[in-house]
Amino acid sequence: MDIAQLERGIVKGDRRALSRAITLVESSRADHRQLAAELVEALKGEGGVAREALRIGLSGTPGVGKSTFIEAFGGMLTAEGLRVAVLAVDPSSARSGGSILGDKTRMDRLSRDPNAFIRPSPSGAHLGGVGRRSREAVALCEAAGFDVVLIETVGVGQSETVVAEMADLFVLLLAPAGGDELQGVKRGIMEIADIILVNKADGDLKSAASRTCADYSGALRLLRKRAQDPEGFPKAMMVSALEDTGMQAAWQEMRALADWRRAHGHWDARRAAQARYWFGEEVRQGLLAQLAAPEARAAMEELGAAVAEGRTTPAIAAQALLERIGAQTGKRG
Ligand SMILES: Nc1nc2c(ncn2[C@@H]2O[C@H](COP(=O)(O)OP(=O)(O)OP(=O)(O)O)[C@@H](O)[C@H]2O)c(=O)[nH]1
Repeated sequence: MDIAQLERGIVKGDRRALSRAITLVESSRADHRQLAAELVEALKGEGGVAREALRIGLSGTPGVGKSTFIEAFGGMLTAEGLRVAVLAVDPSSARSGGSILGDKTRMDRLSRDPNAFIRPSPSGAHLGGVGRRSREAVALCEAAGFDVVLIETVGVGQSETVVAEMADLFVLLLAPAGGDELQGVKRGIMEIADIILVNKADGDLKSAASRTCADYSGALRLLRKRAQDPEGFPKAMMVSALEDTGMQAAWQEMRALADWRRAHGHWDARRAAQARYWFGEEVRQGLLAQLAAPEARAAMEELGAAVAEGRTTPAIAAQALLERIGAQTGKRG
């Protein structure tokens, strides 16, 4: 594998090089991980200046219309001459052979658009692994000169938090609710959302969408004001991905928010905090990997038995284990 060649290809915008590089960062082989880390490092700040895309996290429960939305929204952006990458983060990998976007026919037009690049979720990994790989894939797309990187995740479990840690903006897609209930959207997700888009605001669903939008606007007003938000944010809006309405308005709000954050220092601060988060995550993943090594597993077994038989205590045994695998314990640190 020639890293320098891959690097040149990516910077030139060669899609095949980008695809191959993403495959490399998705690999869990130790030698691949090393090469991937080198590649991402090499691409960081080509010529001293890092290319920067607008990274938009997009979440929504199955059936809310994510694919339809991305098709309409992404198509609008490419029609404006922007280059758009779509990545998925799906730790459960339960659907369509292990990836949200595996079935590309769901984004038929966009997948054939020369200004768009669609990449399914890496399959068969736990959330920690998927998060890291996706973050590196985002960095590769940025280096390849995409203007917008959409990071899609299905609205279950913890994946929103992971996506929020790699996105500049977070958009939550909702469907019109039947009654006045707030669809059981967890408070934590409301708190990371910058823009809520109530989709399917068309036909018979229009008035329900309008009520849902008003409910969420009210709920968002009750949330604590965040320093990184200008007046009026976070906000709820209506769109119809099917009828392709509200897309321009949604894009305008996203850009307004991004511009404001750039102008007020929040953009850089957020990216810096995210870099710090991923550093911590790498350390945690590295320690977990050490625990999975055969010697560590054997020590775990041995010390576990000693604890079970009452020959030592859990705390003392844990210290002994950490010392054996060379991790810094509080005592030595
Ligand atoms: N009326 C209406 N239907 C929509 C709209 N957007 C999507 N749908 C329909 O909702 C269904 C689900 O849309 P998808 O785009 O596949 O939804 P998804 O969120 O990607 O679904 P998952 O793959 O299950 O996560 C399809 O039947 C769409 O045609 C919309 O704006 N209005």
